[in-house]
Amino acid sequence: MTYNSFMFVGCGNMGGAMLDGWLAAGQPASTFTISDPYREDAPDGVTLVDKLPEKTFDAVLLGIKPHMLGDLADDIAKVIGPETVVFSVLAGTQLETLDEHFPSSAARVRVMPNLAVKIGKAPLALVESGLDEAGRKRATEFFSGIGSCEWLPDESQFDLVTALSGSGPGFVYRFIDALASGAAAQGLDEAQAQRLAVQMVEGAAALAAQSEHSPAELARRVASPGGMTQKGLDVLDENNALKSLVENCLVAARDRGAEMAKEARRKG
Ligand SMILES: NC(=O)C1=CN([C@@H]2O[C@H](COP(=O)(O)OP(=O)(O)OC[C@H]3O[C@@H](n4cnc5c(N)ncnc54)[C@H](OP(=O)(O)O)[C@@H]3O)[C@@H](O)[C@H]2O)C=CC1
Ligand SMILES: O=C(O)[C@@H]1CCC=N1
Repeated sequence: MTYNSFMFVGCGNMGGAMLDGWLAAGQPASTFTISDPYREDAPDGVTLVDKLPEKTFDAVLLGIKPHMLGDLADDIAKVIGPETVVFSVLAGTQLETLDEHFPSSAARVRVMPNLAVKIGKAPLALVESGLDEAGRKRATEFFSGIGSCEWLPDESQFDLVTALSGSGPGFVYRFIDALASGAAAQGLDEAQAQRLAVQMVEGAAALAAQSEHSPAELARRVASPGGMTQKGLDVLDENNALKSLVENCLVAARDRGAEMAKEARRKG
């Protein structure tokens, strides 16, 4: 079960990474059409259109910036028929807003990926309005080509999930950069510090993903009693510094989602 015709409306950083991921996973290029007026080319076999065609698609993925939806929705509705499933990666754009804009579609699905879809390694949070069990299975199969699907029972935690796994790479990249620049400030060659930091995080994350132990336990296992790691962890743990900084970071990102939803409703 798949979507034979899949339209991207907006194919920039996020949409482009998803497309690359599906192509790398073996999805036929002929499945995909892209509408993105600012894109000059498309991968071989993918159709690039300069305006939305007069036909409907099995699936339409909204990959534009959230603030554009209000202005573009009427035009986008042209490619949406009663069989079309609308997928949206728009941060802070609620199902209610999608329902209002695209009432004639078969179903609306919010998907929260991250840029690791390009290598098939993103967590994908999904929540739907209007999908039956078979529709859910079809979506799960299709999106499993670019990551691992986590359906949410409702939308209440979607902004928090967006902060954690959608914005998350941005936070992790900041931490990697801090490791590398900290080491460089202490005298290590800058490029070498960056290579070491990136490779260390890659290996540590891969190990955590395979391990039977929690990240907290893995940290404990790295720290030999009385050794170097513990001294470093003591700095991160003093007054719960890292945990509370990271929680504040997630809350700030999550709460921006609610503000964006309000802005989208005003524009509606
Ligand atoms: N970047 C990320 O890591 C993540 C992003 N998202 C979501 O993905 C969405 C896109 O973000 P991102 O890819 O980063 O942004 P980009 O700006 O890279 O992508 C949006 C694309 O839409 C294009 N566009 C502008 N006008 C139109 C139009 N009328 N019709 C079709 N396409 C148009 C833009 O062109 P131009 O740039 O020239 O305006 C651009 O290529 C957002 O809603 C965001 O919330 C979700 C999870 C993670
Ligand atoms: O920054 C944003 O709003 C989007 C959502 C998750 C990642 N990028």
